[in-house]
Amino acid sequence: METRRILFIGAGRMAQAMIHGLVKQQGSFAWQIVASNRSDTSRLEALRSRFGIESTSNWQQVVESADVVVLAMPPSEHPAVLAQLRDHVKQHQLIVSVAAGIGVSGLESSLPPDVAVAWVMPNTAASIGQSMTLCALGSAVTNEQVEMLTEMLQALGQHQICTEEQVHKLTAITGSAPAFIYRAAQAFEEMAVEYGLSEVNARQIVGQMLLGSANLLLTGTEPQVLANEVTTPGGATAAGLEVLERGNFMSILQEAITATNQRAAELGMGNPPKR
Ligand SMILES: NC(=O)C1=CN([C@@H]2O[C@H](COP(=O)(O)OP(=O)(O)OC[C@H]3O[C@@H](n4cnc5c(N)ncnc54)[C@H](O)[C@@H]3O)[C@@H](O)[C@H]2O)C=CC1
Ligand SMILES: O=C(O)[C@@H]1CCC=N1
Repeated sequence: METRRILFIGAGRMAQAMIHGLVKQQGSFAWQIVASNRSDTSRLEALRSRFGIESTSNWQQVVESADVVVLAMPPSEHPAVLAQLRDHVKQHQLIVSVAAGIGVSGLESSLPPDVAVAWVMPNTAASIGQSMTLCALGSAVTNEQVEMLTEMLQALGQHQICTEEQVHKLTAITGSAPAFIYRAAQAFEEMAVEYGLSEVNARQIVGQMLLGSANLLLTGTEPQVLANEVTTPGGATAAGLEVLERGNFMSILQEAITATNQRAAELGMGNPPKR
């Protein structure tokens, strides 16, 4: 089995989800993972003991041994980290960023011209190998690196190679919209508990309802056809849909997608995160 070494710079939520997916993978590559962050050593210790990976608080000391460097810190930290990475990066290495708004062009313009880069937009379902990940490739990526990246992305779930522009536009839909779905799940669960279910049972019925709906959608049937099939004429669902329509449910979701992408673009241009 071939071994590849991955260095994560940034060891937060997204890095953890990716590491979880990678350590569970049983593909043709074995991943040696090193996690690093700016200062949170207890976080590194937790990742080390949970996943059996290496960690360091000084990535500069280990970067040269990495085949892949994953930038998993906030977009606003990219200029400073890329400026340091410039002095360390080696010809064979692939530099991957998962940061919203950064873009392949943001990576390429901050690194020497022949450096291979990829911009990857996963979601947190990477932790169970079920992310829908988007990926845009830089111009210097070799076939061998594509093969390695493909192995890595397959560990996280499904992926699609896109243009940079598409990743910008779809960030909200695949990266952030899971949070919108979880909010809906929360509302359903709260009602189920109010109707007398235990929290565990509420989770089970809501989770299975979402899973069944997602799987039906993946059969290829249009969402409006699926909605119609649920909506018995003159029946109960129509009353609920009427409330959603009065609240402009679909436009609200579309507004949320636009707002997310606008913010991602601002972050990618170096604006600091709002805390
Ligand atoms: N959370 C998610 O679902 C997704 C996040 N992303 C991207 O992943 C990146 C990280 O997001 P989260 O994990 O949610 O944030 P987070 O706040 O949980 O983690 C950020 C990590 O970066 C580290 N860090 C900050 N500045 C650093 C620096 N200068 N050098 C080294 N490490 C540094 C922090 O110590 C922390 O470990 C962001 O760029 C975000 O756009 C992308 C897709 C989905
Ligand atoms: O909230 C964020 O900025 C990141 C980008 C996509 C999902 N989470």
